[in-house]
Amino acid sequence: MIRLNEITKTYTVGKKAVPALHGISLTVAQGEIFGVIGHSGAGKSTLIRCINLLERPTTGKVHVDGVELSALSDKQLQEERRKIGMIFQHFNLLSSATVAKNVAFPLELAGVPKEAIGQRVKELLELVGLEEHASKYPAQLSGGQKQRVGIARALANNPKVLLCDEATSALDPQTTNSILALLSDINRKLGLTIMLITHEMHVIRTICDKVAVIDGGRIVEEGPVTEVFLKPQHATTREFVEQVSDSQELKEAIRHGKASGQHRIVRITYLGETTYEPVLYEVTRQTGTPFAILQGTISRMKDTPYGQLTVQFGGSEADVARTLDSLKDRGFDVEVL
Ligand SMILES: Nc1ncnc2c1ncn2[C@@H]1O[C@H](COP(=O)(O)OP(=O)(O)OP(=O)(O)O)[C@@H](O)[C@H]1O
Repeated sequence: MIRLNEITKTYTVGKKAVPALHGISLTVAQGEIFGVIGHSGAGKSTLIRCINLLERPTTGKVHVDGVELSALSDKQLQEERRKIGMIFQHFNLLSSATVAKNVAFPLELAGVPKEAIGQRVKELLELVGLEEHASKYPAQLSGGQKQRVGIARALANNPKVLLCDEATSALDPQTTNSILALLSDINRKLGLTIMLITHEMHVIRTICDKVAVIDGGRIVEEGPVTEVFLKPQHATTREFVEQVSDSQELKEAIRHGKASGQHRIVRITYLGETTYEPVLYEVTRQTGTPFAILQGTISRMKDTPYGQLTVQFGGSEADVARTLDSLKDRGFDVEVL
């Protein structure tokens, strides 16, 4: 649905060239929620704005829904942009217009007949749960409600793609979760492809199918969230994963385990429904290996449950080896720390 081919972007500030993107290629499939995560200045905003050509790439090609946007005239581009909705960190609503007027605005621009606009606005406000607030002004709404107006407005012309530029960064954690749930719901109901940028791993973990990590204008790691999250390869990715893990507590547990003279500390990763099964109990009962749990987490990545247990084994070397083999045979990821 979205295909970026070797995108570069260099800004010119006075006589100085400021390179922001260095040859980014990525593909987002239809119906997917794809997240790009990076620190401040990594190039996230530039990248997402290159997709609808709010920012023209210096070189490279942008395809959305099979059309090469980077090859279109301004007039053709205006037409194609209707397929792409966008929401923003600071909502970008018209403060002098009511909620209903804000949502009606892109429909008026697209030349939708007046009679049809009222009905469509009603549908959109119902979709985002704001039907009671149609005649309020943005200043009378909470941040979460403002973003709901932004979402309704972005969906007005039935886009195929929704771009989210740090859409939850100005919201508190609870409101963030309610907006993420709404985006997830819209993705399922409408089959909408969503690309978002964020600096929060929580956002990626909660709703994304795939993630790309951007650092210094380059993608340094990319893949399904389950893989990247559980086996981060790049140092920047590890930093982001640490945002949502108990790594401090874990380090403390490992230090404690090693200090006690035992080095058989192992991290076992569970993915999917096995997360809830008593696997460790079953395996250690067979091999007769005693263990102590140093740390454990059970959570979800989008719809997939996962767990990580850090365990210190006792018993003989041979018993521990048999236990690890048995866990691996059952498909668990086992890492000796
Ligand atoms: N309009 C501009 N003119 C000149 N340089 C720019 C412009 N916009 C961004 N840059 C520079 O391009 C680089 C990438 O910026 P960008 O805003 O894309 O990063 P970001 O990851 O979105 O950061 P943040 O999370 O802080 O918004 C930075 O070095 C930034 O200073």
